[in-house]
Amino acid sequence: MSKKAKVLIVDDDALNRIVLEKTLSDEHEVFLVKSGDEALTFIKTTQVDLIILDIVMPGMNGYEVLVKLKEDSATQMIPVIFISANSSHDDESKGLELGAMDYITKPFCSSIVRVRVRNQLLIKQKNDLLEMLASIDGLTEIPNRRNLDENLSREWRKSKRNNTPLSVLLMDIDHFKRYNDTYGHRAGDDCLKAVAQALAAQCERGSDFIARYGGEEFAAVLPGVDKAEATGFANKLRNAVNALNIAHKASLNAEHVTISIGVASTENASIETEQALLEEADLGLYAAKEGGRNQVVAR
Ligand SMILES: Nc1nc2c(ncn2[C@@H]2O[C@H](COP(=O)(O)OP(=O)(O)OP(=O)(O)O)[C@@H](O)[C@H]2O)c(=O)[nH]1
Repeated sequence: MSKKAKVLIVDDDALNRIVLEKTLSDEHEVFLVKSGDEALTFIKTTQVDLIILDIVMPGMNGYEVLVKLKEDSATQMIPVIFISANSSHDDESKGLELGAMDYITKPFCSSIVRVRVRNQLLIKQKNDLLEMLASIDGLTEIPNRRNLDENLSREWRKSKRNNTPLSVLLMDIDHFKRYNDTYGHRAGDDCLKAVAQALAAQCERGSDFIARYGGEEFAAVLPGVDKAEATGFANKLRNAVNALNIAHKASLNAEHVTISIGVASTENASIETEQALLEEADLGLYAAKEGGRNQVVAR
């Protein structure tokens, strides 16, 4: 059975809240709050799939709440349905122009509310799926470069704001051209998949993030991790690939598939941008290749 969607109802009128809850709680998990402020606080800790928002409320009105939701990248994708006694075309068009997905006027018909909510949740589900597909690498099924860039930007800002360390790893399969040339491109694809899955399986902390960086390269973003710890983790990843023991008879440095890894950390004071962090990790990777491969070089 699929999980119930979470619907937040924001209305200062107790009776409306009760009727809406009764209308929707058979199909969805429903949460009730009385004001815009309460709604904004609530969604900081609970991820909701849809918000039903009254317009005229004491304190912040529904329009103001919607503007705040749209300003925040964490909440801007949550669909909002306005529900209001304001039934003029001007009110409705203002609500829709601000980004609401639908507008229901009070007094409302429960069966119509139910269907409109269901429709918006269906659209949200499809959008979530598209978003997920656009951020996963089709071959290896781990996050792709676009996802990595977004994650790194977010973690870079967080690291600057909170003054916490951030480390990045760049990894590359050694002599992979020779692997393809020896075993064929299809086997090369299988090797990439196995390496990607082995790397992803090492991420025990929820904040560690591993992505396919492109071709036979992978990258990791490690928030709150300093250079020494990142180097330890990089060696754990390197060992995990060694442990796969995928035969590579054409390799010039081992009899099985190996990876080289460059590590860079914000502890290095000369690194002033997220791009510089990646470039520094790339220099480490280059040094690891030069040093004989199947090794980690931290910068
Ligand atoms: N099978 C397969 N091969 C890929 C894919 N993406 C990139 N490659 C191959 O990866 C190889 C990378 O080769 P190079 O950049 O020369 O590096 P390398 O042979 O790994 O040598 P070093 O990095 O110096 O150890 C190329 O032959 C690419 O064709 C892919 O999705 N599937």
